Amino acid sequence: MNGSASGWEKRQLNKYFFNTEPIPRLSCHDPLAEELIAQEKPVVLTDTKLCDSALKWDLDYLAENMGSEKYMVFVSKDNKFKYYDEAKIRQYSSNFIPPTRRVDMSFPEFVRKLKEWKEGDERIYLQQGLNNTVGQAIVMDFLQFNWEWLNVLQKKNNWGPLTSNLLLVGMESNITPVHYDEQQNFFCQLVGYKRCILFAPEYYDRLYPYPVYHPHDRQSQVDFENPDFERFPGMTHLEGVETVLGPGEVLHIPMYWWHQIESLPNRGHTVSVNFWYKGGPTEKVEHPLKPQQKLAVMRNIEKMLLEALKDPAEVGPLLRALVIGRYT
Ligand SMILES: CCC[C@@H](CC(=O)O)C(=O)C(=O)O
Ligand SMILES: [Zn+2]
Repeated sequence: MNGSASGWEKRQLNKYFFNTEPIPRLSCHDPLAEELIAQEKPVVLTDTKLCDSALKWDLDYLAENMGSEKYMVFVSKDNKFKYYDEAKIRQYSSNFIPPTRRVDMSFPEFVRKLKEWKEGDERIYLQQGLNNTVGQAIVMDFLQFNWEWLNVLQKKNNWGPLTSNLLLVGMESNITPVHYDEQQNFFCQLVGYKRCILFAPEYYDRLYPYPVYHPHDRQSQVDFENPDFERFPGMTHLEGVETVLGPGEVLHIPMYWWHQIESLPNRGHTVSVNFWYKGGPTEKVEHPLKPQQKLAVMRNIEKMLLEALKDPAEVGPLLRALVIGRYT
């Protein structure tokens, strides 16, 4: 039985400077579960059977059935795997040094590296969109996902199309640092345990995302293990929600919700698959705007300013001239 973060695993978890409350854990048949999804609030669904056909996706099964294709593996000198947009490196930040490097390797090669790994070695994290290059057995498992349940939710919440399913195979203690995505996410845990820490979209001013043009767009500049309260004072008011997700459990990460995902230390490697959906159209704009809508507005302002000014170094000074002493 998987304990939630407040349960028996608490002592194993990294101690951070902020408080968290448990994310509700509900049966997918509980009307409150769909209510929370409709309200764009996180919820753990404990009995969806969404990916039951993939609970057997352990390393040997995947190595056997993932075909001979090369898959996207990130390599890190530490345990952090912060996402970066390669296109934005070329465009705006040629002096940007990526924190991880991307290596393509076959699944058996990845498993061998996992098994040979020793303390001090670089860490690896396979993050690959499931596509038609996988073996027949994986396709069969994929087709047996509980699509009927997902399709009902997609329609009820007027979401856009499913854009991708990312297969995530990580080492224990690997961390995906706090960031937000512009998609609705059903995050399904298959093997091992992941600590999922989430913060509401309105905490934008407490998590200091990189500028939109930066390769680390959508990622927070904050490092929870080495918080710089001088530079990021808003962090002192941070309050999150969290859960430890176990095999067969699904976490809904609503679009624009900040999340940090950690493979538990000393609990072995982890396998997850996510379901990213485009957000739905905004039917009727009501005021005051929702935090998610304000976030979208702020992103558009940054993009328009960059379009107008061309030089990213001019965006900050113009915004300061606009705000300081006038809107403060
Ligand atoms: C590249 C995606 C990583 C994933 C978090 C994790 O499992 O490490 C995540 O952030 C998401 O599913 O949105
Ligand atoms: Zn994410």
